[in-house]
Amino acid sequence: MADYDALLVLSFGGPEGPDDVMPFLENVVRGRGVPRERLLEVAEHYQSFGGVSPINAQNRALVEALRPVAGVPVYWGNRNWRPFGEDTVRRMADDGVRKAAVFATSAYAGYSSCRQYYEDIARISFEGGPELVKLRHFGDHPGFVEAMADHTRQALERLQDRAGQDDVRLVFTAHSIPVSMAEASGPSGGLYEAQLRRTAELVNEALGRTAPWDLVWQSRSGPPQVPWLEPDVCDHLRALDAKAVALVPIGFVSDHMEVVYDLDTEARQVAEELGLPMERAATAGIHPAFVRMVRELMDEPEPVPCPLTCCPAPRRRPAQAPAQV
Ligand SMILES: CC1=C(CCC(=O)O)c2cc3nc(cc4[nH]c(cc5[nH]c(cc1n2)c(C)c5CCC(=O)O)c(CCC(=O)O)c4C)C(CCC(=O)O)=C3C
Ligand SMILES: [Fe+2]
Repeated sequence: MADYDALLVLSFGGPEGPDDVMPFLENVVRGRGVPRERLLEVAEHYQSFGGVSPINAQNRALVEALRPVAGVPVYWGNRNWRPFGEDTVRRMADDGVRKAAVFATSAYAGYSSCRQYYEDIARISFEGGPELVKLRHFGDHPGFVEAMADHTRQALERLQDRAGQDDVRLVFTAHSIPVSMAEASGPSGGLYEAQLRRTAELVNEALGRTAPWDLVWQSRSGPPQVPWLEPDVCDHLRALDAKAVALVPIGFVSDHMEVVYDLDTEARQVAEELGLPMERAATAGIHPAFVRMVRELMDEPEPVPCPLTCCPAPRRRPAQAPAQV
């Protein structure tokens, strides 16, 4: 067991009011070649929620849920918005923290989901400050699987007046990423998708289901000429010949903007157009099994960091890609 004297929840961050939206988005996409039009479109998603992402309230709730089980003080910091990780780590140093476990709110391999959190840790660490130890990927952890299985069962119950259990297709979703990023994930490639498939299998097993299911993608970003993982969830719902669907967002740990907008607004609208009964399972959130999982990860032997060759950063693109001719 490692000798942590604190736990740091390291997350994405999100805006907390209309004026935060554009500066937040600029932090997210700095140097990543996301077209301006996409940014303005996503800004509208946030503005339709009063400029407030649900993610910060969810992280505050997770921190509160973790306090009684972590056994050490719990801190929270973000990559893209206040409280910024760098400020939190300075506060940890002032409090005398020497070695903290870092729980990144992202379960899988990949540049955005894993490597970028190592980069954050390197950026916010400083000489004489606390040592920061990133906990492992957890998509296959029984605590995460139990939380997702419970929430899927609840979605199936909400569907029961409209569809028999066996008529409901489970459609698992995760954030799309560029195909090149997916191929480069993990020490020997393809790990992002492989881990997601494994989690979907484990959730099916926990529910005792043997029916066919799908893994599809959502929230595509980037310039249109760059291939991202497909199919998109909305296209999939249109193509799928199902009597009813339960959407299961295993790619995320809380009901943040990608979930409440891209699934509960966009995908919901597609299902309504199709007359397709559909329910979305809640993400892990503060399910007790998920909260307990964090403590169990802290009690494991100190994890070996991912090799530096794993999940490399994508080639940086200019902020405004030159027009195609
Ligand atoms: C794999 C993955 C996760 C899951 C793992 C994890 O959780 O870490 C994730 C989570 C999240 N992504 C989020 C928000 C955004 N992601 C963007 C853009 C991008 N995401 C990417 C990937 C992922 N993203 C990628 C490859 C890009 C392209 C630009 C780049 O290479 O970085 C953009 C820019 C606008 C757009 O184009 O969408 C925004 C605003 C929020 C916060 C939501 C809230 O505020 O509630 C969360 C939790
Ligand atoms: Fe994202």
